[in-house]
Amino acid sequence: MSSTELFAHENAILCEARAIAAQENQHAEIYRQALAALAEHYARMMRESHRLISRSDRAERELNRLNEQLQDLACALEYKATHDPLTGIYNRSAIIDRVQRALDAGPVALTVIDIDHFKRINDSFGHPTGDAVIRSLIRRVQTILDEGDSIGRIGGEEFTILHPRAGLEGAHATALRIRESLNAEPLAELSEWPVTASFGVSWAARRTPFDELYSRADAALYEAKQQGRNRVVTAD
Ligand SMILES: Nc1nc2c(ncn2[C@@H]2O[C@H](COP(=O)(O)OP(=O)(O)OP(=O)(O)O)[C@@H](O)[C@H]2O)c(=O)[nH]1
Repeated sequence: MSSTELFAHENAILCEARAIAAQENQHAEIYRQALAALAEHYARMMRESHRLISRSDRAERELNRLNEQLQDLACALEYKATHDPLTGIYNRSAIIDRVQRALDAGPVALTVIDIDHFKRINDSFGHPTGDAVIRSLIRRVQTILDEGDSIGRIGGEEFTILHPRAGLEGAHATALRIRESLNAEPLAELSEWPVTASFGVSWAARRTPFDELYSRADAALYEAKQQGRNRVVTAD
């Protein structure tokens, strides 16, 4: 519909007013009536414009609100897709992805942590206490990590730390600090039971596949378990 068609009535009033305005020597009442008709239609159009503007403002506000909700939802979904629900740290695929990306960019040190005799904790105190121990241990580890380090849960009671800025020695030193902290101060959830962990540390040059770096750390972890647990072993 064209604007002339849409405002046919207003157009007619306008044409009529123009025609009267073009006439000379008409009675004042004729001009006054034409002006009054124009003013009335002008006021109606203002009311109508105001109504349309406030309706479109409302629509815009609603659109913004929906947009915010959509963004919050996308963030929440992204968080759930990349984080472990028990501990809040990266889940398996997210930490593997981060390590692989770090390896694409440069050399990487990696630590694998495994809680010692965790089955005994579950068997003695129950699964919920086992869960609380995992959460508590992760909180402790997080206070010790260096800036830039990331931690993820690879599975069960096994965790991986990515040290993108540290060399093998730096990663080894961090693992020792975690081990010492666990030995020095029991976890609050299980103060009567010393919870310890074993550590395998490895390092790889840029572009090494994740599996290679990880299996070296895993072999070192196996060695730490073999040597009696509660220790840090660095891969050759
Ligand atoms: N509470 C709890 N237990 C878990 C979870 N994931 C895995 N486990 C338990 O962790 C235990 C791991 O046991 P094992 O693999 O035998 O290892 P371990 O007893 O820690 O012994 P070592 O690793 O050899 O020192 C199993 O009993 C699993 O059921 C979890 O999310 N919560």
